[in-house]
Amino acid sequence: MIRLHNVSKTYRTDKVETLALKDIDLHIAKAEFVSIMGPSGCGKSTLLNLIGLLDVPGSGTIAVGGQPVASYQDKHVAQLRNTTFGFIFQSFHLINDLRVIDNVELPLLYRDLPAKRRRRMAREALEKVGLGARMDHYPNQLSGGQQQRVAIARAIVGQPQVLLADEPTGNLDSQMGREVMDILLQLHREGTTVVMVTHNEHDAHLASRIVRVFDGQLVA
Ligand SMILES: Nc1ncnc2c1ncn2[C@@H]1O[C@H](COP(=O)(O)OP(=O)(O)OP(=O)(O)O)[C@@H](O)[C@H]1O
Repeated sequence: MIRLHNVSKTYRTDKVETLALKDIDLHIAKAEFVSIMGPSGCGKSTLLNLIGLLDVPGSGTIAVGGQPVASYQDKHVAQLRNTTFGFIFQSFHLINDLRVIDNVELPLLYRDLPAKRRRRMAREALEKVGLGARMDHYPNQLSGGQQQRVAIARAIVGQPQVLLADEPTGNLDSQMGREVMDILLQLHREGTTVVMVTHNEHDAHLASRIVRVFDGQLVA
């Protein structure tokens, strides 16, 4: 489904060059649940951003569904990203001035869908994460765990094949973290491919495979 071949990434600022990833070979199969682990600064978020086409490698190739991403025009990369991936972040990234339902509907605004259909899809995504009764609340009226569930609803509303989660339980206590992991596991059981960066060994072992990164390289 997603294949990285010989991928390296260097960040350059005026004075400093950081080799964030070096010669990464990684295949993520359809319907896998992969955890990415490793010490702070080893390149996990960089790897997740490359997998999700949020960034481009310095060298090497990334292919989605067998097609090298570099062969697409920019607008088609954006389209591929929006239809293939849903993103979840440690700090939720919800818009506090928008109601929960409007936050969830946001990714659909870029698609040519009737308003009623968009609203129905957003409602169904919220029901799926157990927040059907909270649609008209604002994010800051919800607990951290509930806010992350809204973020998951926003990530799945466009029915992506792949869910990318960057430390999704990092800001949550253990009970709320468990609720979020239960939802990710349920989505995986239903056929969604999940790639999750985590520092939590327990969460990582809920996945079908753990990929370990050290100093920008994969370790066996
Ligand atoms: N935009 C950037 N500009 C310059 N350097 C960067 C940038 N983003 C990341 N880096 C550097 O690249 C390396 C890898 O960073 P990355 O965020 O991928 O690590 P990480 O494993 O996700 O870390 P953490 O667990 O602390 O979130 C680090 O040395 C970081 O300082």
